[in-house]
Amino acid sequence: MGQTLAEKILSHKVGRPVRAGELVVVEVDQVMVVDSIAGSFFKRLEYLNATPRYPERVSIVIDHVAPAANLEVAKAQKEIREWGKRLGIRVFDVGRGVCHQVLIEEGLAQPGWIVVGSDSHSTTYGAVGAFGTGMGATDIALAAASGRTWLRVPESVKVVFRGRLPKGVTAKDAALEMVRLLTAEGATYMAVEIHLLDGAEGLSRGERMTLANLTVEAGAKAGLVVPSGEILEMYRVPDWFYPDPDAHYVREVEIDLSALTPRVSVPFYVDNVHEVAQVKGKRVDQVFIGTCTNGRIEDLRAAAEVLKGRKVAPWVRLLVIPASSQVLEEAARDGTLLTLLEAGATIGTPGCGPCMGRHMGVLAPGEVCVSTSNRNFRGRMGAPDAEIYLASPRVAAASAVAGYLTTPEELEETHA
Ligand SMILES: CC(C)[C@H](C(=O)O)[C@@H](O)C(=O)O
Ligand code: SF4
Repeated sequence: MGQTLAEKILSHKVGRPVRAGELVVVEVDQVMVVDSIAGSFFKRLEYLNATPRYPERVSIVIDHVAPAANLEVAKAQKEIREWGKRLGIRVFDVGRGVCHQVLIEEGLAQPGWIVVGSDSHSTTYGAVGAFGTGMGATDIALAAASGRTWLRVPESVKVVFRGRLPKGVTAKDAALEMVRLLTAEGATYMAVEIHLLDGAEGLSRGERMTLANLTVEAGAKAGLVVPSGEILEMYRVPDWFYPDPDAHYVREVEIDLSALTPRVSVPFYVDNVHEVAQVKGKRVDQVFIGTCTNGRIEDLRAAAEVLKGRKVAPWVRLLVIPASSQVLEEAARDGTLLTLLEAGATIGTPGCGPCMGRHMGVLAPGEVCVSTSNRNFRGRMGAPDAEIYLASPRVAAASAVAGYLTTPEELEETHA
């Protein structure tokens, strides 16, 4: 029987054919640590009396609460800088952006690499064919100290996206539909192997990141997008790097992109996904466009396209937080930023922003937020009863203008 992409990558690393279910020890190509976990990471290294074996393979990103929101965080970040210098570790400081976006931009995830991150959305690296996975501080510290980690070779679920997205429908809608079909636990500890066929191979790197990012919301260990399209131009993809046609999958799911409509994930469960049409009219207090899911330049442009010549509803706060300094620069250069500002948006420092409710847009009791992020469980952005509706940047922008949940198409109709 042939091998899945996860089995191929791990076999290549181990130097012999491996199968789902086996425990393997592999060399790690990149260890990523985020600000919120860095303190525990350093404590574990101290406890082990160890330093990173390959400091150049370790990156720390100050992104979750950046700039520091209080004294405690400020002290922790000061320590990160000191430790970074002492150990010779790369530190991406305040303003550089969300860890996953930064690592991809910096070329610190490559096809066939093992990237372990202290952050659950490390599956995002699968967009470029890296086996990216999230781990706790102890495993991350051991990976840094030894240069290796252990993994159970995951079983795989195959998700095939076919066709082209209709106008106004985005990769986020496709990703939400995928989570609905897989369910929040449907791919626990599995690799979600994503195939883009019959036109879907035209999806950009950023769009693939959105897909790989959301796989963890179905419980995935890794989300691997089989390289095609622009990835083949941007990266060196080895020829062994494809799953075999007779590989074994636990489950196979097909999504016809050409038949997709705008989606929204309704609180408090990520897989509670509906057509926007089914929940439209929900009054909105805050709209947040950003995060590792949808804070890229194409996302900001999509929002600006909807917002051009319009104003945000008087009762809505529109927060736009570019996923990285590169994204912010590009948005400044091409005029996207001005369009957003003219519509009434507030622009925040590149990073996670209010995504996990630590700062920069925490929700008060009873408030409703449309967010382009990936999680909407109770209390995620603040008050336990505040509601988060997950949607695409287009739907988020349209909802900011209307002041209630809607699509750009609906907005056109009501204004016509
Ligand atoms: C802080 C970090 C560990 C966390 C994660 O693991 O995902 C955060 O990024 C999140 O999205 O909830
Ligand atoms: S943007 Fe949100 S989901 Fe992504 S790493 Fe930051 S807190 Fe986690």
